[in-house]
Amino acid sequence: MHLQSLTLSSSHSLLKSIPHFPTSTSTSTSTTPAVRLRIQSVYRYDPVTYPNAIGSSRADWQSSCAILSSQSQRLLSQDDPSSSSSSSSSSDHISSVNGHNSTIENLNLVPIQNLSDSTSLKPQPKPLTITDLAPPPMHGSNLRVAYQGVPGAYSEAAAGKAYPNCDAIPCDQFEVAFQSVELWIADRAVLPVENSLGGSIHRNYDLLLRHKLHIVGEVQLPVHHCLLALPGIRKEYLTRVISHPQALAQCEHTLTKLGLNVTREAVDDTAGAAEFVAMNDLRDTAAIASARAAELYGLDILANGIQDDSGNVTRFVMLAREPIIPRTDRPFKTSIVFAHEKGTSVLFKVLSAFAFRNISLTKIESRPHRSHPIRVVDGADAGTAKHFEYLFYVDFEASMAEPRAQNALAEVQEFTSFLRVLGSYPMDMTPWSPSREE
Ligand SMILES: O=C(O)C(=O)C[C@]1(C(=O)O)C=C[C@@H](O)C=C1
Repeated sequence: MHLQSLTLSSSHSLLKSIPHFPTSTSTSTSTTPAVRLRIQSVYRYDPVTYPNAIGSSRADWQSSCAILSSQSQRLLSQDDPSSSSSSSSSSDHISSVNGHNSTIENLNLVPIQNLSDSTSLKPQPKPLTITDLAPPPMHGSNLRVAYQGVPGAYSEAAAGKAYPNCDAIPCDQFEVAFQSVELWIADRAVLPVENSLGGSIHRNYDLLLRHKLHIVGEVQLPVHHCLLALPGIRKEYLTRVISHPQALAQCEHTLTKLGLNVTREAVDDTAGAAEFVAMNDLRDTAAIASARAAELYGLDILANGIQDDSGNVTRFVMLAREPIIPRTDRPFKTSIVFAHEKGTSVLFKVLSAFAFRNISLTKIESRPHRSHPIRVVDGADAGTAKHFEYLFYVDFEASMAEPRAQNALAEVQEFTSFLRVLGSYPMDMTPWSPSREE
């Protein structure tokens, strides 16, 4: 993987190479080894000023999925014992797919094989291929992949695992990584969503909904933490350990077991913590980061493998402006988000749509429904009860090219006030290697 250190001048030439893309001197200068993209350096997407940004000319796959689901509902209902007549009510109109209102008539469908014998009689439009939807970068160089953090961060390693030989672009915040893809500064973003010890990275779940990028893949990265300090510093000198909050959480018990009398402080990323210790010559502070960060910033490794579980793994998702076309020739996962209507056992009914079709759920996450956080429920004599409203994020093991997944979503649609497919993408099937160091 090549490292790209974005300096003020290089980021400017990058911006200038994008047609109609304004350049600005608002990017802050820095003497750090790599200048990260900062929020000020990124412009908001404006469809009038940048008509070619965010591939508006391509069929929205999200819409197609929903339409496929409704089409297959009609054509394949015999294949699916659980499809009932009640579910046909949703088949002609999908209320919200990726933020668009859609009907069957107004969308070009991605053809699906074996849907109906009648379709094979007429000349059919040439099917889109993965290459159509995930074109190579137009700038003719390596794929540019945005990640949050500085060189040496685990996210940079994840970007390299997902896209070997990419140009990794450090960003100072998750939000900047999203925007850099939307604004064509980067071709992809690779962002952490959950860790086997620390749990979900909620910020990225919220951002997935706020932005219109598509999940096009996942990578799972074994995370092997080290305790880093300036050369010559011993554990007894330490009064403080700094790192990313997830890294601190993943090493909580081991830090206690090491008998360190230290305060723990959260910073933006693990490698940034190592860089901070080195740049400020901090003799009382250690950082939790990777062995590669120790090498990059000239620190010693005081303790190796300090994560509380040797099989510590972080799952990252790859994001792109365009979705990939789902396939059935290898294991796929699909990620959705929905809000449910009021009623009884709604969540149970939604989840049953998957259970009835033998579709395994691999993850369910709830987040506050920011636009309607509370629902007031009237109790006759006892005042009012306040229920919290949630958005539910679900990952399931099936491809949107499979009729069972399409039918499950058509059914889910009946019980939900909002439904969006975040992506249908190949599962990371890398053999389990907990001892591998990152
Ligand atoms: O700080 C880093 O190095 C990151 O890449 C971020 C991050 C995270 O957000 O979870 C990624 C992997 C590890 O779980 C710890 C931190």
